Amino acid sequence: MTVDIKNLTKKYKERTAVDNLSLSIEKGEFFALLGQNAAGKTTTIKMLSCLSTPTSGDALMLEDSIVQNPTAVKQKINISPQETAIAPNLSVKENLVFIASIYGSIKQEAEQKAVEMMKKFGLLERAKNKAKTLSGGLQRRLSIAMALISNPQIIFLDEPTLGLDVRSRRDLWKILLELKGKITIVLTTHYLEEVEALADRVGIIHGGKLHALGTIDELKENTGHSSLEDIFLTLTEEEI
Ligand SMILES: Nc1ncnc2c1ncn2[C@@H]1O[C@H](COP(=O)(O)OP(=O)(O)OP(=O)(O)O)[C@@H](O)[C@H]1O
Repeated sequence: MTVDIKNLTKKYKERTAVDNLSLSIEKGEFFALLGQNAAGKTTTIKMLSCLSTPTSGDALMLEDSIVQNPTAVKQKINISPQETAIAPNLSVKENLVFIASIYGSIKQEAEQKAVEMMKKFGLLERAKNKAKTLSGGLQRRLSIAMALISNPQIIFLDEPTLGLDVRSRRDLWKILLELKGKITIVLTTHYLEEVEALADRVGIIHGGKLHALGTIDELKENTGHSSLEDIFLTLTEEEI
């Protein structure tokens, strides 16, 4: 098991953002955590990537606990957060070199890795441009490239296509599909079509609680609904 989440809970005063979440993710799986605004997706991802401490519960990342051994966990994972992680006044290449250096690469190696990433992510032409001059789609690509440059075994992508236009979203999907199977990916989204296009398995989260877990086919079978949209709407229905 690559990710093993056990009764993970986060409370902010009286509000429970994540409520007793338990689920496991296999090596190389592309897992989507699907939920509407305020469902608890970002809070979950922040705990799993050791940016926030759980109120209770735990998660093992390749056997290391996020509570007991966050330093070991941080060496195996990386995150492309919702709020942009890039330095706006550094160039595309400088951003990548900076992160590679933080993760221990010497200058020449960091430069080499940066070029490799820029090639992979179609950013080579923009190498010298300040990151703040890139479009939203390219900034998000850079953020993902920065998360991958440390060679993590697990990557967390928090709403990677939020606010992107249709073409930028499709371009990013292509990149993510190329990563599929090579690394364990945990992505959060509220876009149903994103889950259908990318994910091996999905967890539907609502009010901090996991409401369903499985492949889209399994969810259809279990709920008797023929579309993910119907499944989602039924499982996240509020009492009026
Ligand atoms: N630092 C915080 N202090 C207090 N409440 C918080 C904090 N962070 C999140 N919350 C609350 O926890 C709940 C879950 O928020 P979270 O950001 O995890 O949701 P989300 O599913 O990522 O939503 P979105 O799609 O809008 O990003 C929300 O009710 C939110 O207001």
